[in-house]
Amino acid sequence: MAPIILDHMGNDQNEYIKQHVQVKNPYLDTMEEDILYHFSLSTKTHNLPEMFGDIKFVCVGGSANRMKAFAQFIHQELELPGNPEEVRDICEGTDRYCMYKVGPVLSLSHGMGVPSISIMLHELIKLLHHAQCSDVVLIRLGTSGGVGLAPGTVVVTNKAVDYSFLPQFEQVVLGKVITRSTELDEGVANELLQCSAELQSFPTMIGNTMCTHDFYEGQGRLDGALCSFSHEEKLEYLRKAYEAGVRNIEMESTVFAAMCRVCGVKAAVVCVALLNRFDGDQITSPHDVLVEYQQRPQVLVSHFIKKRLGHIV
Ligand SMILES: O=P(O)(O)O[C@H]1O[C@H](CO)[C@@H](O)[C@H]1O
Ligand SMILES: O=c1cc[nH]c(=O)[nH]1
Repeated sequence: MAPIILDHMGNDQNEYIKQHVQVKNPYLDTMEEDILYHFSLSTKTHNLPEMFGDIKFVCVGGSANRMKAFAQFIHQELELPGNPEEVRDICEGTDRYCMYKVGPVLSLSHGMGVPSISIMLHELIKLLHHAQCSDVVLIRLGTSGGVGLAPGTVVVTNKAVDYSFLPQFEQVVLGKVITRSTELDEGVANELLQCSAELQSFPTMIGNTMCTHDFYEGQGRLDGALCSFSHEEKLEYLRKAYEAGVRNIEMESTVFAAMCRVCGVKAAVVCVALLNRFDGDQITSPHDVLVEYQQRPQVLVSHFIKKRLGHIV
């Protein structure tokens, strides 16, 4: 939570220290129009402050259907007027990403992997900046492979780490590697853990999340089209990851954490583990079980949003 700052009259000044979304690009100010190409939105054709200025929570996840379902779910949870079934895809002019606005909540898909979420985040952060949004919390709701966890466990990320278990994201810019820190907001992570304690619906823990650039060999799977290592080597890598505090593996958290951090946006990653990678590689749970697992991060984040909005005390 933000510290309480009092002025010389003893009044709470928090109202005046809003945290705006910062873009870190001096060229943006010089542009007459900014076309958010993959959203099919633009600063000239859309009134972004009017459309998005009241956004306080942005929830993102890989799948378009999941993020539509989350928009409908949060519509019901916040008891907003209108039919949740009729939420409209703001990005319907493109099929790259989908985007739904439900009161102060924006729900967006980002596709799979670092390049896909990174493009989405550039345009999302610019959108939030152009819309003059403040005090926004950005949360990734995802699925993952558990490392030493029972399937269905929800992991709130402590540190997003790379393949060598370091909390960093490497980006190649003009042929050189730039390294950015991937620290997430500790306060938001603790609030989310507190929400799970209140819900008491499914196991939740805080742990490190390893982000890879591939689902198969990159995550040490033996079931891809290619496999260049042994079963024992796979287990040794997973054991090392576990010792480094890694509790789940997915494919977006490092760039997500790095970009949010640079732009002054508080961020969290909440992913359910679909399987325990020490037990296998294939995702064998029945469809209805997987659907329920995917809802767990949504239930947790909905509780968080309702608490922040004062719907739950
Ligand atoms: O469940 P989502 O959000 O798609 O995320 C996870 O699932 C995908 C792989 O199946 C990767 O994108 C990984 O990060
Ligand atoms: O094992 C898994 C499951 C979901 N997503 C991943 O990236 N890995």
